Amino acid sequence: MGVFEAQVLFATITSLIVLAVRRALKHARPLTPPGPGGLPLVGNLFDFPTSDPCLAASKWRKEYGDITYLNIMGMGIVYLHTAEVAKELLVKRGAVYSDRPPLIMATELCGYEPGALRSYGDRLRRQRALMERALGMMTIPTYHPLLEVETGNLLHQLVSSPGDYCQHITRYAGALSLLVVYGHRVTANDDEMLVLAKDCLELLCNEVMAAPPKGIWAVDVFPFLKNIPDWIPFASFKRKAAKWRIQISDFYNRPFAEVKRKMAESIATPSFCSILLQDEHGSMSAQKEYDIKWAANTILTGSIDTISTVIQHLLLLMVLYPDSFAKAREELDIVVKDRMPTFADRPSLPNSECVLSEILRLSCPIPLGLPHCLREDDVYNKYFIPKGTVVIANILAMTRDEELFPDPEIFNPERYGLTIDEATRKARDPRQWIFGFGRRRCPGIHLMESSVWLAMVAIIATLNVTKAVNANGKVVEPEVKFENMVFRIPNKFQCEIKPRSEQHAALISNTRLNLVP
Ligand code: HEM
Repeated sequence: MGVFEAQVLFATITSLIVLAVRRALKHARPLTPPGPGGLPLVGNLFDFPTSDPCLAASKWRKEYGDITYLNIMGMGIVYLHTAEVAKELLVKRGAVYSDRPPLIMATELCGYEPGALRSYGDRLRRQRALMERALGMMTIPTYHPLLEVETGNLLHQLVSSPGDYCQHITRYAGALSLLVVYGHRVTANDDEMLVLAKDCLELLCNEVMAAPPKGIWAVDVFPFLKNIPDWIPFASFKRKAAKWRIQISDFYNRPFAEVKRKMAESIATPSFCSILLQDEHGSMSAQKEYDIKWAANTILTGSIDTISTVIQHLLLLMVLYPDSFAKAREELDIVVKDRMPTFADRPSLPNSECVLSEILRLSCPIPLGLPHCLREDDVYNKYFIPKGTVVIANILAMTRDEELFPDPEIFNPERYGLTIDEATRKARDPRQWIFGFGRRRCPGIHLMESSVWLAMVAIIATLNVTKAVNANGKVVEPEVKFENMVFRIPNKFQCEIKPRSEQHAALISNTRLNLVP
């Protein structure tokens, strides 16, 4: 038999086997939710795009309805595209749907073990209780003075070097959490702890835990692979993990060690870590220290890119929709006149609430949430969802629901305006989706509400953010791109940032001088 005939025979036999196995599986397996049919063995591996995971999710929603099932090499992945299904499964059936998938690459191989990646159990409950102490609604007012200082710094920096606005915003978000969590004061954009956190977050979001398929490592699907020797050619993931482990260890150990050193020298600024460490009066158990260290790192990780995403969207939307900010600005001019807005002004600024809600909706900082995982088999409607299935809430789709939000991609704060009835306004509140669902819902909501609100009203009150004009006097349209695989943070776009007037410029520099401790 010639080579060609042998190949044809081989291909025919293989196809027959595949068909037979598929048919057998189809009859043997209970009905899973609808989704694209995959290839043998690899399943839907090639259905996932390598960039913009939200695009694929939105296509599946159109094709398969409220819920989509895919599998990668046998591991089930379910997308929930509507708030109704997400509430039914993630909230009402929270006892089954609140685990995280076991990310062996991230946790065991790279040594990254924050609360946000933990299964739902005692350790997570302990860490969430600690976070509640730092982030609960009653604690947030103690951070108001700090938020005012950092907002003053942010305005000053935006005016001093507007071209570096992305760095200034990252610094603002990072400085807040480094001070709240570790008592570490950031005084420059290249602050050592800030750079450490920023670089590590980039590594985690775009490599170690990127959205599928990039962030699903073979070892996550076939855990026995963690034991193969590092040197064999196929084990490049182990060599990468060994390198990343060092950077990740610095990320959670260094700021914590710094607090302990400062406490030993009695020079620590009060912070989440120092207060909890002090509570133990020197008799700290290893478990308690572990919990504090990881709860601290989880807060830092959770806050930087989310807060940055919202503030970068604010600038983008000011550029694209200047008229939609007019009402909020007029109201600010009347209420705060020639000073900076403060938290005491908030009840008198209803139009700024409409703007904030619409920015939160459009920015949708974590568009596919964080993955949940099923602890037991479950049945939803007629569909079987096996234990261990990864569940992804398509939050972006919920914030773009055309029935609730006509022209959903348009920025329109009037959706929440004073003429809208209370029930509709409530139904449209993006906070019910963008922070996730059930027992894993984001614990940082109150810090976000205060920090983003203050930064937003201070920016609207004092700055003009407009389209850039090039050397030929031509207006440059901002190029809007999203490349981060977890956060919907816009890539840097061109814009002009200037104080609204000489008086506003003076207000910004005076505020900063008065506030800097
Ligand atoms: C606009 C800002 C923010 C948004 C949109 C946001 C969104 C989310 C989402 C979608 C989740 C996943 C929830 C789930 O699994 O169902 C989450 C988890 C989390 N967020 Fe946020 N977040 C924001 C700000 C913050 C801030 C400021 C902090 C800390 C100060 C924070 C800390 C956390 C933590 C610790 C978790 C993990 C909770 C767990 O796994 O149990 N977030 N967040």
